[in-house]
Amino acid sequence: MKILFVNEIREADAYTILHEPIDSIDLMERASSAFVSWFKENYLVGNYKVKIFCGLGDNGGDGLAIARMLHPLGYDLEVFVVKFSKKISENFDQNLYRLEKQIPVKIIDNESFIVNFEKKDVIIDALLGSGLSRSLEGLLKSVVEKLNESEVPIISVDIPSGLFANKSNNLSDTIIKATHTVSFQIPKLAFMLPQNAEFVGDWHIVDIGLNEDFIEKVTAKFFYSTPLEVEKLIKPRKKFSHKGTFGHALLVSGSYGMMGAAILSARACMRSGVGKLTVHSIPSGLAIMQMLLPEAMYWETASGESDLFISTQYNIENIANKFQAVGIGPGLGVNIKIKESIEQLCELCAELSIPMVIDADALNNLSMDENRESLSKIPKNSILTPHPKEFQNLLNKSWKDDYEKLELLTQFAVNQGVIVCLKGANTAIALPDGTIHFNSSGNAGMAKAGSGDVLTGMILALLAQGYSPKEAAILGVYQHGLAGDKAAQNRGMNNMIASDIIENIRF
Ligand SMILES: NC(=O)C1=CN([C@@H]2O[C@H](COP(=O)(O)OP(=O)(O)OC[C@H]3O[C@@H](n4cnc5c(N)ncnc54)[C@H](OP(=O)(O)O)[C@@H]3O)[C@@H](O)[C@H]2O)[C@@H](O)CC1
Ligand SMILES: Nc1ncnc2c1ncn2[C@@H]1O[C@H](COP(=O)(O)OP(=O)(O)O)[C@@H](O)[C@H]1O
Ligand SMILES: [K+]
Repeated sequence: MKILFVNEIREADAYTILHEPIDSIDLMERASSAFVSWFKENYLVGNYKVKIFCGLGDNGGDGLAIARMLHPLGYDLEVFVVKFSKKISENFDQNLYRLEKQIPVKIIDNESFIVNFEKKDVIIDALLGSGLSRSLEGLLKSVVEKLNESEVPIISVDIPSGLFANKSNNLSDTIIKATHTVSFQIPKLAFMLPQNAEFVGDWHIVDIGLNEDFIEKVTAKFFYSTPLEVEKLIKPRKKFSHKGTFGHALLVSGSYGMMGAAILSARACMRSGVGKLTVHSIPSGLAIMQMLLPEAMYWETASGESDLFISTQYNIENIANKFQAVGIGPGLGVNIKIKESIEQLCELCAELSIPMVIDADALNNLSMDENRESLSKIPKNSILTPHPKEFQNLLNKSWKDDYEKLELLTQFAVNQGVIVCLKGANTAIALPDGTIHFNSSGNAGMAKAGSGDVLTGMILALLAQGYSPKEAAILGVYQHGLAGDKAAQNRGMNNMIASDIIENIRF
């Protein structure tokens, strides 16, 4: 699903009105009705007193139309219009006229207004939408402050009032802190970013029938991977297939005291459809791996230092025509000799065009040099799976806000010619073509040691099966989050562990 910028959403709006038998006021009617359908399911009539706060633009118009639709359903309603300007939109004006025939509207036109909130209240925020042009001040600011202090749930129409849809707010800005945001058809970039979580709350998309041809034609930079889109990527297992059909993966992982990472990664790999898996790790890991995961084969490192992961065994004979994909990183440790092993494997994979997924300590090793020269060893189209700290290490710098982080992420993926999965809630997958795909699955129960190791194994399995790096990244990240969601359902977010994610992998 495309994430469009405000000007593009406005164009989609205009295009729909021009090319379909629908007026602007009726499109607003559709949007409001879609909001009402969501609202009546989630805030049952009779249980709540609804206070709707409307601005003077089309977002305010939505608020008035929503009020008109909720009233006949039996909701206990109070409608406030905040007169912060002389300018009103036509749709607002028309909806005010329609509503006032039905119920009275209260005007807030100065900062000394008083609204008393009760426990049963729910606020609908229709003050400002995507037309926000500057930070809130004066009357609007003080209304938003009062709503935020009310301690009752706030449901924002389209976007929390005061939040910019596709650029950063100032830290001092006053913005509605919504419990839920019900947005029209197209998710906003702001919803994907950690810095806005406290304002957006849980967000939901409702369809309002904007013209699909128009949306199809827009060249988007940002995407939100919906379950339907991602599930289409899954390749069915053919009846006459055999283990060779599904590839042989090489996982380079683990060291003394960190064999757990290798086991999590290896088990996740085997649970994600791969034909065969070989784990390359230290000699003392052999017994552990063979006991805990008998399905995997084991290839010992042969350096004198048996506790450190140091391998000098990479050569064409060992790798070519044997492995279809290589995963490297979980639990390797950081050390100059480990780095050399990693570089050697990277160079060989580049030469042999074997796809790679590179994670954790492999990334930390490759970030070791002051000038980051090791990064040039990473084969083109590799998948890198850093968490934010590892990404900072790769860049050797930080960012001032999440928008700058996205810019740096795009630049890195384009300049290095790699795929970067920047992990976290809504993992951002940056492709070498300059696009970013946000993931839609996963939960905070996954914020625990070992979750990332599981992801590496899953992506490795997909690469070995012949999924393209783009497909492997998008599908792997999504299925990992989905397994995490099922684990959270079964065990609870506090109680689940990374192994529970593996037990719930199913696709
Ligand atoms: N296609 C769709 O998705 C559909 C969208 N629809 C709805 O339309 C909404 C967008 O409507 P909108 O363009 O009228 O914008 P909205 O935010 O209501 O008001 C803008 C006004 O506020 C003013 N203003 C701005 N910032 C200000 C500030 N800080 N302080 C004071 N004033 C400020 C601004 O003034 P100006 O910047 O010109 O000075 C302008 O007058 C959208 O979010 C959705 O709810 C649906 O109805 C139908 C389909
Ligand atoms: N709040 C969250 N919501 C959704 N997913 C999360 C959240 N926190 C972490 N995750 C996921 O869990 C994984 C954690 O990976 P990582 O930080 O590398 O852990 P580790 O290295 O300990 O295995 C990532 O895939 C990340 O997207
Ligand atoms: K709003």
